Amino acid sequence: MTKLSVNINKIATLRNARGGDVPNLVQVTKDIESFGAQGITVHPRPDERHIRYQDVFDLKPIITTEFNIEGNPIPKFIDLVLKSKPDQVTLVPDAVDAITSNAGWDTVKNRGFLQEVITEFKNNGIRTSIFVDPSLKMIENAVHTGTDRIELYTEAYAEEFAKGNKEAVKIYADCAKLATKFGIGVNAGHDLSLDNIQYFKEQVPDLLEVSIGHALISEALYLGLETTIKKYLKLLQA
Ligand SMILES: CC(=O)[C@@H](O)[C@H](O)COP(=O)(O)O
Ligand SMILES: NCC(=O)COP(=O)(O)O
Repeated sequence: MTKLSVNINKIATLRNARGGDVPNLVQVTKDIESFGAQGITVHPRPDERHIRYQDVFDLKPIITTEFNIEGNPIPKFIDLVLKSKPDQVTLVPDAVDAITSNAGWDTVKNRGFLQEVITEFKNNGIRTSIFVDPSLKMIENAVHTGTDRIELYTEAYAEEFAKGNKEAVKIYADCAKLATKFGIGVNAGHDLSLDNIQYFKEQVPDLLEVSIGHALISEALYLGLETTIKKYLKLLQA
């Protein structure tokens, strides 16, 4: 089974637009779980433009599914994760001023750094995942970091799928097979949507979890949050 982790960054963006507490992030999170989502993802960025560091502490006690925190492991982020102890931390190498995540880790160049950070999180009982481009070389070298999982960066797949190029999924399937062979679990995320998720799920073996935010919240504007989540769950079954 592939778990659906809903990324709630965009709910926080909406809340922050007026500076108040509407929509209430904790209530929306509870509702998302009650609609069947099997996880909640947040990606606090250094400028706190959507998820604030305080949100992480407010959410932690009410999340009953899997809590996944994503981000670049700068000291402030490491501290946040160690204090809040989510189920999973996903390390993403994004620049401070990035509009959104736009690259995976170079697991060759950052091997030592990743090893160090991953060891610390694992020693604290937190499952680790690293965001990687669909590259066999990056997966091969991810093994040396000691990570429990990888998250395949799916923007390129989403872009190609929209143009009708279904072949683009092949490298993701190959990367997933290689990771599984090395005993690394496979997650995926970025720009996944109701249009492209089913084919990805069908083609990529042993997909443990997808985290989806931007498209899911956009689709919910038309379908409603409950219907949207249930549609994803149906497509991710089997
Ligand atoms: C790692 C990843 O692909 C997503 O978490 C993405 O970074 C979402 O972040 P934003 O909501 O800030 O675009
Ligand atoms: N890890 C990917 C994620 O959490 C959501 O990315 P997106 O669906 O907002 O592109």
